Amino acid sequence: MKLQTLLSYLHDFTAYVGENPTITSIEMDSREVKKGSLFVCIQGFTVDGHDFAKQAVDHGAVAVIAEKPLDLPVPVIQVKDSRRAMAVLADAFYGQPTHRLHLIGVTGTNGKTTTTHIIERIFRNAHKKTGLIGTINIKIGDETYDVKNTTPESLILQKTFKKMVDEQVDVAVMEVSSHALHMGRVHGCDFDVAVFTNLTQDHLDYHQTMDHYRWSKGLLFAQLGNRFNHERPKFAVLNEDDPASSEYKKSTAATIITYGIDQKSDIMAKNIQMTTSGTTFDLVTPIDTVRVRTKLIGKFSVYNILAAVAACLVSRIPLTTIVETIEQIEGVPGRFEVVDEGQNFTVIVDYAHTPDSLENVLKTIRQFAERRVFVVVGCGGDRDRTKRPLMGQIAAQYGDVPIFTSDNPRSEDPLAILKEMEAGVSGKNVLSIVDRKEAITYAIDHAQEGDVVLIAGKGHETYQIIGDQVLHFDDRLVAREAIRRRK
Ligand SMILES: CC(=O)N[C@H]1[C@@H](OP(=O)(O)OP(=O)(O)OC[C@H]2O[C@@H](n3ccc(=O)[nH]c3=O)[C@H](O)[C@@H]2O)O[C@H](CO)[C@@H](O)[C@@H]1O[C@H](C)C(=O)N[C@@H](C)C(=O)N[C@H](CCC(=O)O)C(=O)O
Ligand SMILES: Nc1ncnc2c1ncn2[C@@H]1O[C@H](COP(=O)(O)OP(=O)(O)OP(=O)(O)O)[C@@H](O)[C@H]1O
Ligand SMILES: N[C@H](CCC[C@H](N)C(=O)O)C(=O)O
Ligand SMILES: [Mg+2]
Repeated sequence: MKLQTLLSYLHDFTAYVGENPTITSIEMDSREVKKGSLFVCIQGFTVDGHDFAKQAVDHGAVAVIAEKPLDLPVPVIQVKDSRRAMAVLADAFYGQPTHRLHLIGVTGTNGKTTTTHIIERIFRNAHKKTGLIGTINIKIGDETYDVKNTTPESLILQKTFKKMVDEQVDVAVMEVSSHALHMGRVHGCDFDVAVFTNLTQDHLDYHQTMDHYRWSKGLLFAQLGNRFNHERPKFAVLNEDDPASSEYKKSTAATIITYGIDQKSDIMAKNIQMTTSGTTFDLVTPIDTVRVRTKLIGKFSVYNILAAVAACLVSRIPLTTIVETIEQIEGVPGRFEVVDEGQNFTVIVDYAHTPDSLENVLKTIRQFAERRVFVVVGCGGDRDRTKRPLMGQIAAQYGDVPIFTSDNPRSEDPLAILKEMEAGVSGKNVLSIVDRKEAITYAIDHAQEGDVVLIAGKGHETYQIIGDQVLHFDDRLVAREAIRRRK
């Protein structure tokens, strides 16, 4: 694509007259630049991409997008916000792929991964080809690709959507993080359905206040489009039981569909019965009321199911297909995943890494635990510090044997993180074992018949980040080995 053609999609940049090279790729990392690339300089959180512009030109970049004047032998187009400009350019460069996909975005503090996976399963059962973008991976049909972010940068996103279009994907389901919304990573994405799960504390390192966090998530609903196209209607799926929904209702021009358990909603779950092997409830929808049985456990799982049901119903998937799928779903990797080696106590690996999710999971376990509950949990380094004492307190409140350990300490001192967790606990003894493998092994070695061991925080993750080292670590494998060794 010619540079001038690409720039015609951009609305706010310094007028530019001069060479009109052919752009063969757009890159934000100088190390990825090839002959013919357009290099976008991003002021990052660690380094400034403008410092790599010269290197990019040396590697073959034929034009540069920057936020300040740069003295380079190629055209430099100045913009106010290069990350946002990049999103618009990426969308244009890849042929506006989201216009050709049914795009569903899911935001909220907890439940995004689970809800997107349920939605994907329902569409697959309805014989649609699906694409999935989120924390665990990117998936196109049955092919999976590794990811660094829950919601990738716009360049990766748009390239992925283009691949989905090329591979005849019908529906793309993605997690939309508050970071992505705030940084404009999803500018240019033409969402058809936006889903809200819930809002509780997380990411205050980035957002500073809950108001800012709530507002950032709300951008997904505000950006759903402001025109009413009967060919392509837009829907906002909102959790009526979460107070933030009242604000999101006011910020969207889309048709609103609500779901809930406590408040009257369009889609509801009534007469919920929970056991250790699953949950049964009346699924109340405008079409019909059906008694549903799922293997997923806990009230929070019912919310995720309701959100998925609403998103699929507005996407015209038959209720029978939706119900059939819910009854089949086994669960999502690392979410309430049971590690069973035939031992006489229960071991659960779960991705709870926020105060609310930890409390929900522990409340659920409390409902069926016959004897003691062990909680092995840590908090990530270089992330929201204010959640540490809260998570410490919750683990101590609901657990009989709370064991604090390292999550991904990253650049922080692991012992200092443990101290911050301990600060939330009063009047109860907690054990702090800095080495995660030792902590898991301790819990498993001391568990007795009927006990439950919850290993929280890392779920599907297959690594542990200590300093700048990424070490192989999988809670499920470590637990499995410890159980086998005990026998
Ligand atoms: C805080 C944050 O969001 N950081 C993101 C950011 O990294 P950064 O700002 O540190 O980048 P940087 O290293 O300073 O580099 C700046 C620029 O210089 C360029 N560069 C750098 C070096 C070089 O030699 N040449 C060069 O051109 C880089 O390519 C980049 O364009 O840009 C990177 C590239 O897009 C992201 O991968 C990275 O996410 C990191 C991994 C991260 O942990 N982000 C978290 C906070 C996040 O976004 N999380 C949410 C999930 C939350 C949830 O699920 O609840 C997410 O969506 O993932
Ligand atoms: N609807 C929910 N409400 C509260 N907690 C939930 C809900 N769904 C899942 N959880 C808990 O949160 C954990 C993370 O779930 P999931 O991975 O689906 O969320 P997520 O929003 O994708 O998280 P992330 O922001 O890290 O990507 C689960 O392991 C479970 O403990
Ligand atoms: N998406 C979450 C993942 C946290 C997972 C936890 N294991 C950690 O490393 O803190 C975040 O970026 O905060
Ligand atoms: Mg996720």
